[in-house]
Amino acid sequence: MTAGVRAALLAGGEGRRMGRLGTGRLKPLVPFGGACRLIDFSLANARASGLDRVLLLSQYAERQLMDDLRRTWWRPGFRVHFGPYDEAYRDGPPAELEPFSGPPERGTADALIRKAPYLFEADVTEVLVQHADHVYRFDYGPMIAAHRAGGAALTVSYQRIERRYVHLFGMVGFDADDRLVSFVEKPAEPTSDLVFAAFCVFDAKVLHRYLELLDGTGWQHDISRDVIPAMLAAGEEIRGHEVPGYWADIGTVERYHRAHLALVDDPPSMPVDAMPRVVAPTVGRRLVPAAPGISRSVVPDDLVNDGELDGCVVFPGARVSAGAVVRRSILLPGAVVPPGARVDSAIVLEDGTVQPVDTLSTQDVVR
Ligand SMILES: Nc1ncnc2c1ncn2[C@@H]1O[C@H](COP(=O)(O)OP(=O)(O)O[C@H]2O[C@H](CO)[C@@H](O)[C@H](O)[C@H]2O)[C@@H](O)[C@H]1O
Repeated sequence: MTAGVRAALLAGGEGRRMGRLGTGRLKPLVPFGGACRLIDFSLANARASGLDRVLLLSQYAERQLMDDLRRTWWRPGFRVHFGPYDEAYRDGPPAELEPFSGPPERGTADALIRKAPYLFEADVTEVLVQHADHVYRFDYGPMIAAHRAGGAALTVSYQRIERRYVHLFGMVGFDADDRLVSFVEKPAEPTSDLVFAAFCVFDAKVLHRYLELLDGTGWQHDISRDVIPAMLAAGEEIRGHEVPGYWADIGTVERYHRAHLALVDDPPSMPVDAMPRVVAPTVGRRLVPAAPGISRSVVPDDLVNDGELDGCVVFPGARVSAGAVVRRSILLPGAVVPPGARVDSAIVLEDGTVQPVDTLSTQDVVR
């Protein structure tokens, strides 16, 4: 089913809107759900869908990212491909690496163009574009099958969300047959509740043609701002594929926090079991509805809790000291909450620093 499909994972995020959580680490590597990092969802989805490799698109070929993915995601039958750096990583992270060179990429389409030799190989019939900051579990197989069966040039994922957030996304509209009829990136005044969930399947030849067509036309070098609107205007067959269940783009600390609260408040929508297990895979974790000192929290087997936890998500190696009360918060790997501390709606980082959530919540509206 996925033979001929080349996955390309946009992982260029610097995490500037992630506050202290993003300091010193790249956004794709921000820990999530007590079990993994943001990038692991798209990789786990690709692997579970039968893809054998995913091409990494990271603007500055970040060493930190490639070193990590070499360790965590080069497995038998599946690996992340580093394009020009792939050979250097064959036997493990290299001692030295040729630094990134060339003009900066101006948008997501530039990322595809720069990696074109690894993307548009002779046996590639479709390109699956993925994002490294999306939390969801999804089988791409049926979407690819429907894309092929319908002879579409492009199939876009979409989901219905609350109208008040639509201005942060690409707003999409479809006819009765699920054909895309409108696409407005970050609309000032949304008129629909449907948004582009950003992963999509392109016919490889058509994508290649549009990237060449748009080159040099004063475009914004972006898939959503240029490639999709140009295809729509030219009357290409673009189909929609609704994303069932949980899907979230984790762009800010507030959204990061909200997604974690969904784990404890609405477990059927994103069950703990559905998390890829990349951080400390041997340490179990479970949703505990109620136990002495714990209510409705996702906790690891190795938790040391001498205080109280309510509505929290805890990573392995964390400790809550005597008399501490932690509510609606996330404890990152190894985080220690000191005796008697009160933590509410915050993220406790590995070094014990606390990132409050409400201070950055306005970023959702000023983006
Ligand atoms: N040169 C580069 N190399 C590698 N990675 C790069 C890159 N430039 C950007 N990226 C990454 O690509 C992703 C897309 O980022 P953008 O900021 O362009 O779009 P945004 O997420 O706002 O909206 C997009 O995603 C939402 C859904 O979340 C859609 O609704 C909307 O239409 C769509 O534009 C991010 O993860 C970013 O880090």
